[in-house]
Amino acid sequence: MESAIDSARKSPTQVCRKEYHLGQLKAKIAKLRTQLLEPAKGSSGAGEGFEVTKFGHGRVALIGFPSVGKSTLLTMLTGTHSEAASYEFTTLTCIPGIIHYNDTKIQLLDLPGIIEGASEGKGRGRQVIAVSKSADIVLMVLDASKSEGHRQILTKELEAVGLRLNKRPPQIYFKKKKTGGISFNSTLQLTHVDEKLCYQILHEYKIHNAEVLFREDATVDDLIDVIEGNRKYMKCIYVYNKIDVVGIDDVDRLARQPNSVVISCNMKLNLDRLLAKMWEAMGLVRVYTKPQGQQPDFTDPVVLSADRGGCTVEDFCNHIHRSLVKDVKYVLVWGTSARHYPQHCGLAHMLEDEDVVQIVKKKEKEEGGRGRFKSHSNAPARISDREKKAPLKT
Ligand SMILES: Nc1nc2c(ncn2[C@@H]2O[C@H](COP(=O)(O)OP(=O)(O)OP(=O)(O)O)[C@@H](O)[C@H]2O)c(=O)[nH]1
Ligand SMILES: [K+]
Ligand SMILES: [Mg+2]
Repeated sequence: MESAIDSARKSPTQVCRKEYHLGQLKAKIAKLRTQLLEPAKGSSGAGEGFEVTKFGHGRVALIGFPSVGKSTLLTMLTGTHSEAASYEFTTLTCIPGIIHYNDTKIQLLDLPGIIEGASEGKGRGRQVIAVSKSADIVLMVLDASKSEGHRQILTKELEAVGLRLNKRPPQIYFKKKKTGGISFNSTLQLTHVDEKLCYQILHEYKIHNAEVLFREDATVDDLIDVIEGNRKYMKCIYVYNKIDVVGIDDVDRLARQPNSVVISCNMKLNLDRLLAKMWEAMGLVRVYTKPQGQQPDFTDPVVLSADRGGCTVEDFCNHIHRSLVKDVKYVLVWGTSARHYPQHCGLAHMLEDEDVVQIVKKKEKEEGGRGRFKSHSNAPARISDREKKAPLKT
């Protein structure tokens, strides 16, 4: 039986001459951009007034044109005052604040407004974009009363410097080799790129030995992203502020767009919805530690994230103490990741938000008991009562 790869190769794509030329040009531009954006040796690329220490369980950056209400929003959500005024470029540096939400602390960064051409260094565009790249998600703040084109302009500016918003990496396997030439394959029929075009682009990058496998009908831009390898894929929420000054039809339309929230800082409208969306996008996983025989402390979770170090039991243990893992026999898990309560789990088990974990160390006895979390948590109290009267032998 012929494989998907073979059949895809037998029917070559019709890529016209113009596409070859354009593809090569795109690769040249991407290469130059990368060179341009390389920060000077020894600097983070952020620059004075922008070097803010990371704090809390996650970092969120506010990006937007001048005077859309970024500073007003920071002040509302964090209580940290950031100067707001009706003139543009009120904010000139990076101002951090902390959002307390769901027993976690999230660092919110207010930034200067950026304008078209920011990616080429206009205004403080470079610094703003460098700081944004250090965040876990971006809130793109937009003025609901202004042109909808603003969202596209900002997205283009961010794309020009390698930020990819609400996209996943292209499904292209790419590996440089020492010898063997270029092997080009695909698991499906391609309509944008063929072998010749791929060779040309790799040639532009002076890559002569590599394995390339297209797992989707990707474009030249996707291929360049994969070769460059320095793209940052981030979630972005589009925040339409100032809905107090637009009609209800506009509000309705904006609110229905994907990844969008409509708010009004002035009227304190829908800020809780924004926080909930932000929380969801961050994908933080709160895990509560349950000492044997005691209730977990539900105010002080260990906070894990798939993007920052992972969400397995092992990641959880490492969070508590680096040397803990080697002493762990297994753990007991209550919560949505458990099939039954409590479930005995190993280090590879994936934890979910609001799980409760009790660590059972080697040569340590777990607490007994069946049933649900509530009744189980009462068990140790009963045992210790009995122990008082007739101490257990073990
Ligand atoms: N009508 C209305 N005005 C708002 C709202 N939020 C903020 N503003 C006003 O918009 C203006 C700009 O607000 P800022 O918070 O300074 O905006 P910014 O995005 O931080 O501006 P820069 O720092 O200059 O980039 C101020 O006059 C605010 O009072 C809102 O929800 N509705
Ligand atoms: K302003
Ligand atoms: Mg501001």
